[in-house]
Amino acid sequence: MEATIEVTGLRKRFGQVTALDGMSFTVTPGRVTGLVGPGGAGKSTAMRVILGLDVPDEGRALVGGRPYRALRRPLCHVGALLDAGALQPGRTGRDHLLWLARSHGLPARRADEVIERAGLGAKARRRAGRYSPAVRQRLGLAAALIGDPPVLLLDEPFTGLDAGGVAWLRGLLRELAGEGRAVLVSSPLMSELEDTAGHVIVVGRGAVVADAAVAELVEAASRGRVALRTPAREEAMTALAHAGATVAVTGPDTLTVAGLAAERVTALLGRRKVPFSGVAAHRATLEEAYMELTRQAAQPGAGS
Ligand SMILES: Nc1ncnc2c1ncn2[C@@H]1O[C@H](COP(=O)(O)OP(=O)(O)OP(=O)(O)O)[C@@H](O)[C@H]1O
Repeated sequence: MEATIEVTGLRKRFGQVTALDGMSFTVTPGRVTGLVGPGGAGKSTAMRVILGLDVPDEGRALVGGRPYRALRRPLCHVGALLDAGALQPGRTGRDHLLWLARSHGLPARRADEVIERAGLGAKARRRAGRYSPAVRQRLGLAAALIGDPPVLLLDEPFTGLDAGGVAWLRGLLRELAGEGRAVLVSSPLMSELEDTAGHVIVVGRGAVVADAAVAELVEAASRGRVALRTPAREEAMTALAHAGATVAVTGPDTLTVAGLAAERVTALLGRRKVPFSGVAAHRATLEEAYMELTRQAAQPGAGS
């Protein structure tokens, strides 16, 4: 099966709420794709539609060229982590995985293989009702991997993990993509996906705001901005704002200037005798790129 997810023109309303407003994107194999957006942007609904759990009012979602509901042995095509809380409390994690394996005609050894891969260890033999959120998350990942699927959909998989767990999961996601799988990971925080996702789909109000390589987003957010270091921050801000620049404070003696080229910034400050010790091209962080995109999307009329 082809390792792709294709979402085309999805629309979904829940009463008065528009959860999906014409969302379209494609997830390709061999890389981690982030699905990022603020709470309520439609990330979970999009994932639920892809998995056939919600029916869209319009549009369609295909996994490997087929609707999810048309897949036989779906766990062998798509692994999903949606709600890691949905477990039978009296059953051990390993029993849960054995049951999943059996339901798909998979050998019992798959349960032990994914226990190993998800780093569950001895905890897999304890009752799931006693699991911490982090262990539940690992069991959810193990379940997603049981059918060795070429496509993975993980809804906020970093939730509940400590710093060590986050680092471990980032490594695992990169590994899974490196094996040629299509890996879609949702998150409300761009920072969680830094160094993990090569590509991000930014969503806001049920639609795609940006769909680009991480490097491109950072590049676009950096363009035309100047980082300035000055001991006279207030004076510099006044002079630059007078000249029409937009100035943001980034530290006790640092500013980011938009709307004026570096040469004009130095000339202007020189003329006004405002001291400064450095002017350089500003390098945006991925978080800044994201904030800018979601700010634009939140403005009335944006994107229409
Ligand atoms: N079953 C439902 N019934 C009513 N409203 C719903 C339902 N599912 C989602 N919504 C609404 O649809 C919108 C999109 O929700 P969704 O959960 O897809 O967003 P999200 O981007 O995943 O956000 P979060 O990170 O908070 O989960 C929200 O306004 C939400 O309240």
